[in-house]
Amino acid sequence: MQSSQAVTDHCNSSQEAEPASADQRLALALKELKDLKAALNAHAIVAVTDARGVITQANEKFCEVSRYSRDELIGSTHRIVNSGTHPRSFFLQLWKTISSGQIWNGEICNRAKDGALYWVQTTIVPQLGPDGRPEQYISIRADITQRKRAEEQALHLALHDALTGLANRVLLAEHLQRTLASSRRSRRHGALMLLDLDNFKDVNDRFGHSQGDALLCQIALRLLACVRETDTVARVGGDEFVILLNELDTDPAQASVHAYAMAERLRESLGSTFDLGGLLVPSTLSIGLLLFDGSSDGTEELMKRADMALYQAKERGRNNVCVFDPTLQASILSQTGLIDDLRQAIQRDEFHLLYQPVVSPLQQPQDWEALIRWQHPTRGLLAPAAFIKLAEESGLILSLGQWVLRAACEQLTHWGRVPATAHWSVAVNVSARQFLDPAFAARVQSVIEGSGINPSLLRLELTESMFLTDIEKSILKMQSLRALGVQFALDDFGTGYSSLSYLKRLPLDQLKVDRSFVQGLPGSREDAAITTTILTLARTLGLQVVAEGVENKAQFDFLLQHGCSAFQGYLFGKPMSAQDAASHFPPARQAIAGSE
Ligand SMILES: Nc1nc2c(ncn2[C@@H]2O[C@@H]3COP(=O)(O)O[C@H]4[C@@H](O)[C@H](n5cnc6c(=O)[nH]c(N)nc65)O[C@@H]4COP(=O)(O)O[C@H]3[C@H]2O)c(=O)[nH]1
Repeated sequence: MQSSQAVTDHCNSSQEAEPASADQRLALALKELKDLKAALNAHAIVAVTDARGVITQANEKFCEVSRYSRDELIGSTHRIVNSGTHPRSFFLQLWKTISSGQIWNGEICNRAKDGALYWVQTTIVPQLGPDGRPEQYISIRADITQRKRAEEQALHLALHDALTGLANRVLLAEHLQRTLASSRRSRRHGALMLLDLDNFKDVNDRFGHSQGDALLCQIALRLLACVRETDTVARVGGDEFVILLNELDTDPAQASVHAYAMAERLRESLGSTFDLGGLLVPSTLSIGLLLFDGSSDGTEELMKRADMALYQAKERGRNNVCVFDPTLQASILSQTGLIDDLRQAIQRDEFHLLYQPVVSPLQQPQDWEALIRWQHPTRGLLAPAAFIKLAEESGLILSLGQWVLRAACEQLTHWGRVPATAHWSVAVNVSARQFLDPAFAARVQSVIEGSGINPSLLRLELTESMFLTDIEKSILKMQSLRALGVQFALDDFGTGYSSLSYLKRLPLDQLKVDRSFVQGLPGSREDAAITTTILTLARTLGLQVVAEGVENKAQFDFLLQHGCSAFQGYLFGKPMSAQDAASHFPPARQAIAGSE
């Protein structure tokens, strides 16, 4: 509620504010107008033009923003600041509005005397004469250049990759749509290329993400240098780039020649090493190439097909270009079918393990490597090469790997019941996806506990690439299992980074020399040097060495001579069933092996 005193005060002040005479009222009104004008001038660009658009008044702000002097502005029309950004129809519409006596509102991009562009939010108010026709126009403009820049930046960010500045997936889809439409009109073919760096993950893992980013930026520049300005280069994923070539040729054969030549140029351009602040990094590229014309299916289908071609290129090994063709589609679809089959195969009990002996210098088995096989209902017996990669990519390796562990531990339990085989241990291959799973150690432990085996008879085979992501975590994981007694082997040694720094830190028991080095023994000087170096290194680190893929006596003799203590290969036995394992090495010999 208002108090009586407050009401009295209000009345008094109202009486004081009321000017005594008309002169005073006029003076007050003029002062208010002056203040308003000053405020307007401080904030806005104000100009007055005559009915023809010739500037008759220009305020200080207009001069300041346009960088023209008042003398230069007065007598000119607004064409003096025309930036050429807007089409003629834009100004025709503007004039149509104001000359009919209506107010026009809108955003205009102008050019200052020094060439810089500036944006103004503009209101043009016609002042009508006694005949109702405009006599002059007052335009009030607010400088919105900063807002416009922010908007442009936001738009740019929404359509471009923040790291490289290349088009992103959204802009690529837009360009692809446009290219398809123009191809429909011109009948010229276009080409879509999906590019994937073969070794990007390694660069990131070995040298860190900032170097990985630097590599991506350099790659973006090289790609841009290869294409025409009208083509599109986009980055659509970590190390995935897309190139869209348009208006190639009406003749499909000619168009594919152009596209293929471009793919080769890209491969060549990326083939030379990248200099990352003194660090010389090589890089190779796999390319999936697809030719299309206006009659082709939608953008999504095109991307899918180019992706299939890329998949095929990567399958063929590094540094390949693969052109999409419909048979490829069939083969990929059959792979997809295989994934579906893989999903059901565990429940249908279609997998089994074979065991390959790892023998001592006296050729007695001391250890068995479990190797998986899939008895596919229609495709027959499949080796791991046909499905392990698919299982990894689809994530099914987690349940498959668990099955392998369980089956291998069951086998250990069987062998443990027979004295002659009770000392046999089993090595199980672990895939990267399995090992990197946070629950890996717990999963292994639960299988060991469930089967009741002696954990020191279980050896897990890991590969070098697994330690590139986070060595500290890997060590902890291995240590927790090693505390139970589980052993670890490093498989395919020599084919990865073979970094001594991590080799020293990992809790390993065994190194397995990759088959590719053993193959060349004893003839190849290089292979001999690598193998003997690994043997010496392992001895220094207190690790056992297993030579893989020993196929003949000369290889065996060489390895034996150089101090190798364990051997695996067809010379001693191919992968075989558990029953065959026991009969292949009958108890009498096993007893000798046990007494070694
Ligand atoms: N030419 C030749 N080959 C020999 C010789 N000795 C052994 N091999 C083959 O070399 C592979 C050795 O296994 P790996 O290097 O661990 O390589 C394995 C391993 O990386 C993977 N793998 C096998 N079983 C499993 C599994 O249960 N889980 C996972 N994650 N991977 C597995 O599949 C790869 C291939 O297995 P397999 O086809 O069984 O092929 C086996 C074996 O049959 C030889 O003297 N000459």
